[in-house]
Amino acid sequence: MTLTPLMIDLGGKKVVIVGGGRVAERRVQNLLESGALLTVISPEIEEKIHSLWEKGLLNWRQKYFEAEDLDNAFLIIVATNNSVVNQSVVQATPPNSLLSVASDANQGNVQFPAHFKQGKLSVSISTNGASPLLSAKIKKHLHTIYDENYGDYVDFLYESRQLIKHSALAKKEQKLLLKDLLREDFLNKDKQRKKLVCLKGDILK
Ligand SMILES: C[C@@]1(CC(=O)O)c2cc3[nH]c(cc4nc(cc5[nH]c(cc(n2)[C@H]1CCC(=O)O)[C@@](C)(CC(=O)O)[C@@H]5CCC(=O)O)C(CC(=O)O)=C4CCC(=O)O)c(CCC(=O)O)c3CC(=O)O
Ligand SMILES: NC(=O)C1=CN([C@@H]2O[C@H](COP(=O)(O)OP(=O)(O)OC[C@H]3O[C@@H](n4cnc5c(N)ncnc54)[C@H](O)[C@@H]3O)[C@@H](O)[C@H]2O)C=CC1
Repeated sequence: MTLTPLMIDLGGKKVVIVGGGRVAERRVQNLLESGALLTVISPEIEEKIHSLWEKGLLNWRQKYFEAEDLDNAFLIIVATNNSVVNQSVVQATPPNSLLSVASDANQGNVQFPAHFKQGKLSVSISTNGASPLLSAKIKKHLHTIYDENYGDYVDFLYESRQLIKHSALAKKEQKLLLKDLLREDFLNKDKQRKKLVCLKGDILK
C-alpha cells in the first residue's frame, strides 16, 4: 500500500469514532480543532472524552456499535478492543468513506501520523505503519528543533510573503527576498518587527 500525505479540511464533516478508550481519546484530541462533527459510539468512554461531551464539544451515543451508526459518515475511526466488533465496522463501512482501523492499519485507507503544530507550522511523521514508536521518537526530536518560536516566525513569514507578493517588484527579486527570510536570525522577534517595517517602507515606495 502506497500512502499519500494530505492536509484535509474536516470542517462540518461527520466523523464517527467507534470505541471510547485510550486510542479514541488520542483521535478526539487530534480532531477537536478541525471543526468536524464528532460522534463517539461506545458504552463507556474515557474521562477526558466525557468532559468534552459535557462541554458540548462532541456527541456521545452510549451504546454498542450498529451499522446505522455509520450513516453519512465522511471519516470512520475504528478503535474498540474487540476484534469482532472492529471487523463488523470495517464490513459496514460505505465504499466511499475514509476509514482508519486502529488495530490493523492495512484494513483502512487513512492513517494518523505522529504530529505536532507550532501555530501554522504543522509537522507530521509516518513510517507507513512500520513503527509508530520511531515516529513518536522523531516527533520528539523535531519538536526540540521546531520549538515555540516557530509559531510567531511562520506568522512573520506569512505577513512578509503577502507584502512581497503584492508588491510591484520583479518575480526574481521577490524570490530573493522570500529566500532571505529563511535566515536563522529572523527567528528573533525584534528582527522580525524591523524587517516588516523595512518591507512596508520598500513596498510603499
Ligand atoms: C497506522 C497508525 C495510526 C492509525 O491508527 O491510523 C498506527 C497503528 C498502530 N499502532 C499500534 C500500536 C501502538 N501505537 C502506539 C503509539 C502511537 N501510534 C501512532 C501512530 C500510528 N499507529 C499510525 C502509524 C504511524 C507511523 O506510520 O509511524 C502515534 C505515533 C500517533 C498517534 O496515535 O496519535 C502514537 C505515538 C504518540 C506519541 O507518543 O507521540 C503505541 C505506543 C503507545 O501506545 O504508547 C503502540 C504499542 C506499541 C507498538 O505496537 O509498536 C498498532 C498495533 C495495535 C495492536 O497491537 O492491536 C497499530 C495497528 C497496526 O500496526 O496495524
Ligand atoms: N493505532 C494506535 O496507535 C494503537 C492502536 N491500538 C489498538 O486499538 C485498540 C483500542 O485500544 P484502546 O483504546 O487502548 O482500548 P481501550 O480498552 O482503552 O478502549 C476500548 C473501547 O472500546 C469500547 N467498545 C468495546 N466494545 C464496543 C462495541 N461493541 N461498540 C462500541 N464500543 C465498544 C469500550 O467501551 C472502550 O471504550 C486496541 O485493541 C489495539 O488493537 C492500541 C494502541 C495504539
